[in-house]
Amino acid sequence: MPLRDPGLLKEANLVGGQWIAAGDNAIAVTNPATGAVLGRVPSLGAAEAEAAIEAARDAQIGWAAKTAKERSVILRRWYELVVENADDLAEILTLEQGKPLAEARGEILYGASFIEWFAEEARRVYGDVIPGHQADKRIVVIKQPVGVVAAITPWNFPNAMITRKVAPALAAGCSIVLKPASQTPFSAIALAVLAERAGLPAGLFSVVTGSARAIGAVMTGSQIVRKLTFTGSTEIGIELMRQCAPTVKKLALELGGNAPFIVFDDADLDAAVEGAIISKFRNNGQTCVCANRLYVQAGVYDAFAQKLAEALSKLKVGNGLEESTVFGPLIDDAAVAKVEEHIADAMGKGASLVSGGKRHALGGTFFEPTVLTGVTGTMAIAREETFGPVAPLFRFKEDSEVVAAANDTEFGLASYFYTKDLARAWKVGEALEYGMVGINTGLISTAEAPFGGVKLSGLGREGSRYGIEEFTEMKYLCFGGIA
Ligand SMILES: NC(=O)c1ccc[n+]([C@@H]2O[C@H](COP(=O)([O-])OP(=O)(O)OC[C@H]3O[C@@H](n4cnc5c(N)ncnc54)[C@H](O)[C@@H]3O)[C@@H](O)[C@H]2O)c1
Ligand SMILES: O=C[C@H](O)CS(=O)(=O)O
Repeated sequence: MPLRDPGLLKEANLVGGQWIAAGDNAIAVTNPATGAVLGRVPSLGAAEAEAAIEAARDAQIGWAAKTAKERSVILRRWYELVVENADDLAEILTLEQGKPLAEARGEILYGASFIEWFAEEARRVYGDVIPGHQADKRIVVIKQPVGVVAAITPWNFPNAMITRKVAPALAAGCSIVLKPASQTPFSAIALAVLAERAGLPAGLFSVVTGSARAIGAVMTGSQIVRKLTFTGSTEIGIELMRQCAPTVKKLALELGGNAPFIVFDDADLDAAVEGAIISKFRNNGQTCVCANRLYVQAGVYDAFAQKLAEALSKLKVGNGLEESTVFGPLIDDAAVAKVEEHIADAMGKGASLVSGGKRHALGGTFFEPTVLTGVTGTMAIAREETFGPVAPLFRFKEDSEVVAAANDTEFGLASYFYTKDLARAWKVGEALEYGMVGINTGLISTAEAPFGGVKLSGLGREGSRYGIEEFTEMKYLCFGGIA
């Protein structure tokens, strides 16, 4: 359907306050549901990344000098514009990423909530006055913006993963240069269009599409960039961390996951099935906090497997623009190959197929939602992030056994469990080695809460009152001679 505001689908980058149109060697952006080319974005590189960083440095001085209220007012206007244009932004997102329109609109409002939240948090960056250590000394701690920030984001949430970084950076008085995923750049560019309309001063927020390696190398190697915030795979996160070491940047890494989803005998089974569908199959399983391993206690294992398969059989696979679609396409052929590899490996090692298991009749990158039983820890699906619509069910008997199994991974992002026992909820919640724990819910992501993980799932937190602290530096002032 035609956009209400066609100007939001812009085939250009915003670099240091100047729009650069896609040239001859532009990057084609395709619709994963149809393969059709939606448009083209510039294929930029080191020179433009450097220009954006220098413009960010210059613009940040004036921006940090504004009052927190002045920054807050512009962020609030940006939030209002994103909400006012949510339908267009959702359509652009579905066209380039594939998720159903309803989910895309949900992401737009979720992404907007970070702008709203940090428009408020901008005015609550507090310091300290500490009792002096000597009679003539006074100790004060102030918080100042980090300065120029570089951000690199993934394709699976092309709006919210950006606002979750850009909003707190701007709120804290920083400037930011963003390299979005080449698969989904239009959502990022549309956010820049609206930020400009909101009155954000030129140079504060640049979007640079093109060679990830070349742009990333400039971002990580630049002395001007004082923080890198990355959301993506653990493999790339480690590489970027390595590249940042020589300039000792602040780092935020939101990386891969391998979430356990535990159903105890005493769980409300219908609620657990509903939670499993949200947690496992949101964005067609292409979410860092998706349940990747489903552990079901022996007493309810068969009933849960049957209920889950029955519930999935009623949900539609299709083009995200079609009203009743619940599962869109996977992002690309490599994603389909990963899913097929995990299913084949599991079944080759003894797992059983309850439902799905193969490419959907629609062809392309559509895949049938799949349930496997008899899954064990020796299978690849237990150790690797599937990032697709496969629910592997593991059977367990004792609490201690499942906690040990759940923690037996190098990842530590999200985890979930269902029980009615309060003491068990406390004990298991404390024992799980993850940054986030959902208890009797499969959906935990919200601007109010600190999002992030431990171990190979990353560093730092996004959202919540902690999220803005990540974009500040602490300075200690010691006043002497106060006799
Ligand atoms: N923890 C979180 O909040 C979170 C959120 C979303 C996705 N993820 C993770 O991201 C992964 C899927 O996203 P993806 O496939 O886009 O990840 P990816 O790591 O392949 O790419 C992420 C971003 O990094 C860029 N990139 C790739 N190689 C680079 C390099 N050498 N230098 C600089 N930039 C480079 C890409 O262009 C993209 O913009 C999954 O592992 C998922 O778990 C984590
Ligand atoms: O892919 C993981 C993102 O963080 C999505 S969400 O924040 O869980 O919605």
